[in-house]
Amino acid sequence: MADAMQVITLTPNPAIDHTVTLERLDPGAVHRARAEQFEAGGKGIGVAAVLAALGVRVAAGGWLGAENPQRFERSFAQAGILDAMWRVPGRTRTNIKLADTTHGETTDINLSGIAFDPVLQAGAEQGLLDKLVPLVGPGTWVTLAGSLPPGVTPSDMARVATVLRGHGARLMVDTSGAALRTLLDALQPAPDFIKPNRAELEELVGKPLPTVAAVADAAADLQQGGIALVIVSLGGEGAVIASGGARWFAATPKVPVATTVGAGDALVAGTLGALIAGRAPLDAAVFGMACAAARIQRIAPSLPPLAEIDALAAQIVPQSI
Ligand SMILES: O=P(O)(O)OC[C@H]1O[C@](O)(CO)[C@@H](O)[C@@H]1O
Repeated sequence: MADAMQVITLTPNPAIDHTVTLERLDPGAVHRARAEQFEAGGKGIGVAAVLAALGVRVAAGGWLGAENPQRFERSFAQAGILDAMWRVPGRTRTNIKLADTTHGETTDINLSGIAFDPVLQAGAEQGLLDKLVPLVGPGTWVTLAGSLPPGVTPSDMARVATVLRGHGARLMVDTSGAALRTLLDALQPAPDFIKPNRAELEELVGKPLPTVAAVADAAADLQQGGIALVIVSLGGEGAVIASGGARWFAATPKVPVATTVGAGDALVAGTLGALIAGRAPLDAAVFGMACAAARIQRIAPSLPPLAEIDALAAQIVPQSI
């Protein structure tokens, strides 16, 4: 029998990230690229890469196109991530990332992914579960993150998550729009941890959240509703953390930005890594923020030595709000 994992990341819709670095992005103009880079991506895969760098035993699950899996297979092997992706007919999408070095901003163009018909969907769900169930042990964290490919519904993913929880898994959800609402309605009990950004939280609660206080109120409501840990990422501003009936705002340290792609994934991964190491939720979230600040300084999904992450964490001082 396979060893149980500490974390299984579920990526229903992985992507090869093609990052093109530009001096500045000027819509409508002809650009000369400074550099380009291809990385195995998709939210859960970004989470798995950072967890592996932290020494966590992690498997990447989800659906991978059988026509072009090589980049993923190489990167899983190099990072020490267990490949638990079920192969499906077709090509995994390539997402375009335009990194503007003048403004430290990245423009993302994400494609829709492999289309699943009902027949493929039924086989792919069972195939994936057959790979994942043996990897779940008591307390294994399962992350469900990113978009869904065409033909896969939030209810399908709720079913997969429910089976894994039935085997003792804890659940982290990082998705958006209708999928997030449907998943939260379908999952009983509520997930253990969610990480919306401000826009995703606004869509979920159906109103604008213009201030940090409004974000904190909405996060606290979700937490009272049964989600043990809610972290709302506010981009370069920082994050709001709600846990155990309290809530905090923490500002992000200012660092040079190579790409903002994967910042949220590093926040999730760092938080989970610290929770698994036995740290309290607030402390874990601060470590996650430090991982995100480290991650955005490089295009590849890697981390600097732990001392550098700890130095970033020391600059993050949460304020109770
Ligand atoms: O599944 P979505 O929402 O299209 O996002 C996928 C993108 O998000 C990332 O995982 C970064 O969070 C990229 O690697 C990927 O291109």
